[in-house]
Amino acid sequence: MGGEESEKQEDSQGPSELLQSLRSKATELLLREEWEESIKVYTKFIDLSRSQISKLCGSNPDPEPDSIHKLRKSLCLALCNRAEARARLRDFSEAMRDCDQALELESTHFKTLICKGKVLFGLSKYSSALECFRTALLDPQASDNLETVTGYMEKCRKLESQGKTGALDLSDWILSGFRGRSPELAEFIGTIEIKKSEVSGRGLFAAKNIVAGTSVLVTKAVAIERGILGSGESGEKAQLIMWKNFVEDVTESVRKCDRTCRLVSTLSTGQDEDKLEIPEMSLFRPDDGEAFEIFRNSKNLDTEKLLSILDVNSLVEDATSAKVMGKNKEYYGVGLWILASFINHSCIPNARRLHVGDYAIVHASRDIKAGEEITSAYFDVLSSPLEKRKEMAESWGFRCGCSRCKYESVLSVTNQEILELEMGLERGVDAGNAVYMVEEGMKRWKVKGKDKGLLRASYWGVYDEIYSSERLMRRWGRKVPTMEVVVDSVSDVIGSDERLLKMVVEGMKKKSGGGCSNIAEMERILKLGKGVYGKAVSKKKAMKTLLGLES
Ligand SMILES: C[S@@+](CC[C@H](N)C(=O)[O-])C[C@H]1O[C@@H](n2cnc3c(N)ncnc32)[C@H](O)[C@@H]1O
Repeated sequence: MGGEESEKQEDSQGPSELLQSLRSKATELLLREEWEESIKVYTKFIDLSRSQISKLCGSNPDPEPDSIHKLRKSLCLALCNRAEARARLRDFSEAMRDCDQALELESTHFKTLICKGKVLFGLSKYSSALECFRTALLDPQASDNLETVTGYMEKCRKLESQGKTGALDLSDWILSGFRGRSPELAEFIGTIEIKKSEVSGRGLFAAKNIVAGTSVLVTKAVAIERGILGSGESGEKAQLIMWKNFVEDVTESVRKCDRTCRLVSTLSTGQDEDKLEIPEMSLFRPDDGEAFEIFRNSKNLDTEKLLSILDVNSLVEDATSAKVMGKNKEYYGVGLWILASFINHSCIPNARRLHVGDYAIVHASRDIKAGEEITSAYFDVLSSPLEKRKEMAESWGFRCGCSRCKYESVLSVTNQEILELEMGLERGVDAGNAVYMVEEGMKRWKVKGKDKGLLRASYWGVYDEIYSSERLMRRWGRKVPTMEVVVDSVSDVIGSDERLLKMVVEGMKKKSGGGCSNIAEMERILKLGKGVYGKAVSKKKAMKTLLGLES
């Protein structure tokens, strides 16, 4: 039936007939999963029911309690069904409002309690969700749905505990060959704080010592867009379409949810970062009931500001994560993860991200001391000398102010030999010769201790070449430090990296003819692996599988 025709019919009906027909139509639309349309019809039904209730209550001195009771009951169910439809459209704020209004009419309405529990679960508010499911269990209807309700409660308990401790384990999923959906995770905020950063604007800081591999935070994407890019022009086109969809999704989430709007508003637009407010950490805790209230009616974000925020803060899922998720090389994912957006870049980073499902897990890639800023690499900081890193930072719209850049700037302006070395590298000088030049140069330039790791990281490309080549090692092996010494010094400053890990794994395989005999070497590999993948891969067998050491 056309819209006009149905309106005419509605006009000719009496209130109770109209209520009846609206209810059947809304139910039908709900069953057909036509969420938007069903919301519209439920809204008409809800408005009409309310006006009927107030008419009956106001005009009749002796209102017939049964008719009001029936109207209230169907109003409660309609609110609950509209909440369900709104939740399906991820309009959680409105869905919550509907649930609360339904529960005002019937405080133990089973279906509404389940719906509210699921909405709270979707908002990562696990203890409040658990409370709803617990109350729902008291309803007689629960006996028919016991397994479903207890299943939800089980999930809430697991994720509530994970959200408090950050202890999560991807091992079984990895060992199953990434079968099925990615594991459900809870948001987690470790002992960290947002403070003014010496680098730029605000940054994330460790409030306690953090051991390498430990999760610093687990955060759910506001929106994420994924796909396979393909190469050349079609790849670029696909990337543009994904970006457009991603912007639309974020805009929609911001429009629908006051909390999302408020949180996204805290992010930098890249302008006047040093004047930005330092948000309270409690703002980011999903299960903070009080904080939830303060988000109501947050001001909306204008499009221009939102686009700048997305420009500065959107992250791309990296290759390591793509591997963990079993994706191919052309896989591309772009998303916005709010708390992770407070992490500044450093060319000597101490943290890494792993993307699992819609979650970004940030973990320490080396030990972090209390008070130290938590940083990650926005671009490749291994095998990138100073000038290349400057270009990459520029494309991100900033000049890197990290201590490695400062150190190497001073060294290169005062050192003609470094310029000659780089010119030699451009001309394609033999990798063994280049490594020898760097190592001998560091003695003359009085580069000591940890600083050696910085230069070795900058020229990692040539180190990689000789340690991977038997021919070059036969020629240069005795004149240059061992691969283990170089890997340790580099990982000491830039944290664990997949390429360092791969080199040690390959080295061990070569020495032992494919096996893994040496316990000390195995320990070194597992330590690097923990830095790359984090303690989330807790079982050795799972780590070995990721490293290709286990079939
Ligand atoms: C994702 S935000 C990081 C958090 C940001 N500092 C804030 O206050 O919200 C990225 C922006 O931080 C700044 N930034 C990050 N790392 C930097 C670095 N190493 N040097 C200078 N600016 C940096 C740049 O302005 C960059 O556009």
